[in-house]
Amino acid sequence: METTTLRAPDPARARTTAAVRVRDLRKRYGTHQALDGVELDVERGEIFAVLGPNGAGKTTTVEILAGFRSRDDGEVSVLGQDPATAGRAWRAGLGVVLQDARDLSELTVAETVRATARYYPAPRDPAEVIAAVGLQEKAGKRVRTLSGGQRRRLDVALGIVGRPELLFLDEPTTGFDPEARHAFWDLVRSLRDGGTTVLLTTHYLDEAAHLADRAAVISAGRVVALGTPESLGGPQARIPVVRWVEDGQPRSERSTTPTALVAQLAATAGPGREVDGLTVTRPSLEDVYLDLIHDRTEESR
Ligand SMILES: Nc1ncnc2c1ncn2[C@@H]1O[C@H](COP(=O)(O)OP(=O)(O)OP(=O)(O)O)[C@@H](O)[C@H]1O
Repeated sequence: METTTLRAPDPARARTTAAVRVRDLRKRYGTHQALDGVELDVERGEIFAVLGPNGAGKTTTVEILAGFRSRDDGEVSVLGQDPATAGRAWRAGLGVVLQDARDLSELTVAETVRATARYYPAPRDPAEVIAAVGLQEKAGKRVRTLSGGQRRRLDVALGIVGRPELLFLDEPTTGFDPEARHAFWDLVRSLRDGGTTVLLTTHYLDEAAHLADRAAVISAGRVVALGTPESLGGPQARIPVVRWVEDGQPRSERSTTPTALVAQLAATAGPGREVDGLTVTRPSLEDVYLDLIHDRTEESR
């Protein structure tokens, strides 16, 4: 997949306000409170990841922001307008890649991208977009013959061909092999470097860690953590954990001075003897995330 920077959206449209502003967003499906007061801001020009377990409310949030779903309550501003009432010009500034698979089309990849480009006032060159998502070899092939991962890349091509100021990607790399995922990350970075704001949902913690400037963790319809991937959960969450086995029992201790603790354990074990089962780990984003989700689940019990 090529990683050349795609040209920026029309700079005349760039404003200094946040690209997305959400306050106390609520949505209920029957008796189920899917969104229970979501708050977030996405700054222009950043890649913002929304993380959360199945059913947390990520897709509902994205669909409300993209104007595809109504909300019950709360304030939402996307590119300065309310998605519930914004018109066609507003929509032309958005690129939306949702989870639903598209129809298995008899059109070719190139025909599909060209047809979509015609809906937009200032589209990107379809051939350039096809190359950017790594589908040049497939340009003349019918869409129904593509693999799942290739079809997902076509979805992304259709999402960016209109030169959006703001791109929504709902679980964009599900079904990608590792190489395609890395190439896709390069593509998203190049879009950001070209001035596009990107809001993506993902289940992949490494995707958020590699790609996102900032991330929010949503659990049970609320934002439970927000920040850069390195700072999520706060400094306490990143304190190293020393684990060892003592009298046959697993022991663990969080310590800001793990070297001193290990030295103490070594002294207790005696000269030349190993401390049983000794490991020192600095919690990864995944560990922090699982703690956040777990804490939240415990709270709601
Ligand atoms: N149209 C609907 N009717 C009823 N319930 C719905 C509807 N859409 C979503 N829900 C419920 O609302 C909750 C949030 O769903 P949503 O799809 O937003 O979660 P998600 O975080 O995107 O999950 P996933 O990671 O599985 O895609 C879930 O409990 C889901 O079952």
